Amino acid sequence: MNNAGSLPEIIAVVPAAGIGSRMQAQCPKQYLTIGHQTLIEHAIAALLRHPRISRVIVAVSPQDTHFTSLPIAADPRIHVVSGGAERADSVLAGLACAGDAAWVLVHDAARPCLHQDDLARLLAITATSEVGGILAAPVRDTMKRAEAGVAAVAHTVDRQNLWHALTPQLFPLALLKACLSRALSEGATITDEASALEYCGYHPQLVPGRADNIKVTQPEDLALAAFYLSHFSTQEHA
Ligand SMILES: Nc1ccn([C@@H]2O[C@H](COP(=O)(O)OP(=O)(O)OP(=O)(O)O)[C@@H](O)[C@H]2O)c(=O)n1
Ligand SMILES: C[C@](O)(CO)[C@H](O)COP(=O)(O)O
Repeated sequence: MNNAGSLPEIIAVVPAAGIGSRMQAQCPKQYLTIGHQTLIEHAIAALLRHPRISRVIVAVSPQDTHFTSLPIAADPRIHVVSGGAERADSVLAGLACAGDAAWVLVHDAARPCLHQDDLARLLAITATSEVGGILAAPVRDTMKRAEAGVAAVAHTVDRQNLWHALTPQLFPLALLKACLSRALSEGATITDEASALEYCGYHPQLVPGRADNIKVTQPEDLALAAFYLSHFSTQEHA
């Protein structure tokens, strides 16, 4: 199935140049496996399953020796670039190779559990939004704030209207490039693409997403992601 030209094609950027230090694994966490595929292969495959995603630009570490040996690396829709010191630098490196696409989607290599319904719901905002948006999940736990370096509760944070930012995040390519470049040049702390737009005064849309779209970050997350993937219906693995 292809996009049939009915809606603007979308370029995806997958930041995959991290070392996964919190995972404490023998290799960068994006190359840990669930079933017969690495986390990054699960993440990319979920993107390529959607007909509007025409290309995937993967930003890997300049020292990466894993990606090119993966079967998915042979897919002609995939292009590899060198990532940077921080996630935002890797994303910017990917954007530099996105050509003149109208829209760009950014998805963490460490999020293997992206559901097609969530992806479709996010992509639909290109018809109504000029700013873009992100998949996000409402906070469900009571949230506590601590003073720096003190393992004690300072106060409870109101969780009303509090969301977990997930990925994919979807923005007009020109807008994201401009906001990310400005934010980084002005020394802003940017941990996701939306925060670069917020820094420049924009308000990206929040698209409610599944809480099982987790980022594999700590050792216990791998088994949880494997459990979630084992419960995806067959069409998710087509
Ligand atoms: N310089 C970096 C740092 C991170 N990432 C990517 O950004 C995503 C989310 O980042 P995170 O979960 O923090 O991954 P790591 O930085 O690898 O993890 P850690 O902080 O535990 O080292 C991951 O796919 C990671 O590979 C990247 O492309 N370039
Ligand atoms: C982009 C992200 O996954 C949204 O929650 C998150 O900000 C990545 O943060 P990390 O520190 O790079 O894990």
